[in-house]
Amino acid sequence: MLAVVPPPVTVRVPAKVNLHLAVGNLRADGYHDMVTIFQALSLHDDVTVAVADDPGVEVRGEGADSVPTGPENLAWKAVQALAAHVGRDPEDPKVRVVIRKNIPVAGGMAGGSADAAAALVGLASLWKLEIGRDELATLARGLGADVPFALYGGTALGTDRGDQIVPVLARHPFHWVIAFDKGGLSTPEVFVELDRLRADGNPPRVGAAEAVLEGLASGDPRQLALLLGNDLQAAAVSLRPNLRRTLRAGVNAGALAGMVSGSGPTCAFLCTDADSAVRVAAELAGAGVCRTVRVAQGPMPGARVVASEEAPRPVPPEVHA
Ligand SMILES: C[C@@](CO)(OP(=O)(O)O)[C@H](O)COP(=O)(O)OP(=O)(O)OC[C@H]1O[C@@H](n2ccc(N)nc2=O)[C@H](O)[C@@H]1O
Ligand SMILES: Nc1ncnc2c1ncn2[C@@H]1O[C@H](COP(=O)(O)OP(=O)(O)O)[C@@H](O)[C@H]1O
Repeated sequence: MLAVVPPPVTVRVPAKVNLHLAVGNLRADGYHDMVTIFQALSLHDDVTVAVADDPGVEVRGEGADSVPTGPENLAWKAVQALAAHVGRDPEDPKVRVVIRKNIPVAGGMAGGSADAAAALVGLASLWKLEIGRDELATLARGLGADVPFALYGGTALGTDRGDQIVPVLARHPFHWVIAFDKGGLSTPEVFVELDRLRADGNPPRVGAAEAVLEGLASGDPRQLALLLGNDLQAAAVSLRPNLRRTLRAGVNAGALAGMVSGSGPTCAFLCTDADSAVRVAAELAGAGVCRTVRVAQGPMPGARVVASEEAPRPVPPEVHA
């Protein structure tokens, strides 16, 4: 009898911005204590998993050239972790992963983590596993601090390494402009730079997360704009001084506030509404301070299987006259 091969599964997974990011002390495990508030945005990667005899990873789209396709790819690590967890052979999981990237690579928007979360959700569906989000989150935690949030999406508080996730009330959509920088920044290097700045002086520290939670609940972007903060910003700007110009240009273009997203170098600008975001994006793109500008809104759902009509279609071959 012929075995039935299940159809490929495509998962859409959002980028994140940290509305609040408080970094505590360096711990013995090499991580810093962290309190952060994540918001998932309408900037996403699509990850397709399929049963295949030629296992591996393919990456297309934004920054694809700088993403590893071997065992270091975070989505592949997720495949291996889930295979081991359910008693399949992690060295021969018979799965092919295709990642279509829109999230900037090494940009502080957790694109690699998003792909890992998407691979977990996609495989759970492909392999018809009885496995809940919380069990996937335990696996996700082993892959990286940002991976659990990408499973849940929405707006959430992250504590411990930023990987213990509790959903947060955010009643209204918020409108963002996202500025991609040229090239990425290494997350560990940004943390090392923050420790260096703290050893030498007193870089600014964000206030309490509670005020940001109230700002979110109010739904008023003007209130929230006053409360955004990121302890890693000083370190990212120290490594990439040009970000100062980008941050200034976004506010001059009419954004309510601008900040470095996570470890950077992407900058995120909160705007009054959708129309204002489009105007700010156009003016920022004209200012020539960054590589690419996008508008986005949040909160968005976490990694979710998309129906085949929504899944990206194969790119038709180029036609030359
Ligand atoms: C900083 C944040 C903010 O959301 O993300 P990005 O802005 O880079 O996307 C995250 O904490 C990054 O999460 P993720 O990228 O998954 O980090 P991991 O792979 O687990 O860790 C990479 C390295 O970052 C440092 N790290 C990360 C998290 C944390 N709480 N303390 C740390 O010191 C450590 O040096 C660690 O070895
Ligand atoms: N699927 C993936 N997508 C992007 N980067 C990946 C992936 N897998 C591994 N990486 C590596 O992880 C590094 C951090 O990537 P990313 O998650 O995009 O950035 P950040 O941690 O700043 O949010 C990249 O430099 C890349 O080498």
